[in-house]
Amino acid sequence: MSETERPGRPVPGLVVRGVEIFPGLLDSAAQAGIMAEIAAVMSAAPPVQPETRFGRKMSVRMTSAGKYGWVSDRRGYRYETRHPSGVAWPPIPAPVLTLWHRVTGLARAPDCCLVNLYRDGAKMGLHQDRDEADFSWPILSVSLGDEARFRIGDVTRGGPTESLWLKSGDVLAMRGPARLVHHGIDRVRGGSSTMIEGGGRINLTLRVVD
Ligand SMILES: O=C(O)CCC(=O)C(=O)O
Ligand SMILES: [Fe+2]
Repeated sequence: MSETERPGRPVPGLVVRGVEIFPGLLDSAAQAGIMAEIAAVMSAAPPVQPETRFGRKMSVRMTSAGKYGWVSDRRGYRYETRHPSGVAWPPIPAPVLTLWHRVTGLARAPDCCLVNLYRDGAKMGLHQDRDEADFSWPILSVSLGDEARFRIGDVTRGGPTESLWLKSGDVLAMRGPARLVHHGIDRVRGGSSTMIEGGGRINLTLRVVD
């Protein structure tokens, strides 16, 4: 049986520039369950506002769960096995892993769950996720909390882009020919959800790093 025929695997509600979107895949109970686990991750490994190589603070706060976490500082960006404070990253919560296996149909687990916290006008410029060793593994993204305008471009720099609003409970997959599309968050609609204590948006991206 091919991967796409795997029973129980959800069918994308829409596909934008090759990116598979599953609107509302997580109901509010599932969102709350994942959010409680991510709150525990954030207290064990508090989100930090990373600096770029050029000394500019990113507006997003980040932490991770899993074997690897994605970090950025004056030495550049990369995956690390520890939080900048020196503590190991907490394990990826079980319901997040379950979601990965259900949507991707893969037996292999991700080894990084990057947690992005958007508050106070935070956004993320167009970029590719290309610090992983093997681009044949998908990236799965989960949106929680406030709505966000997600922009999707091309595999190459420049070129046309399209955008859509992601809501709490939406899931998307970048895989196959869309694994390396440029993407980013133009803006977050502050106060559009009460899912997150203290407000804002949380995005999880699940990655196979090595
Ligand atoms: O917040 C999002 O929806 C996207 C996050 C993202 O692209 C990333 O962490 O690489
Ligand atoms: Fe990304």
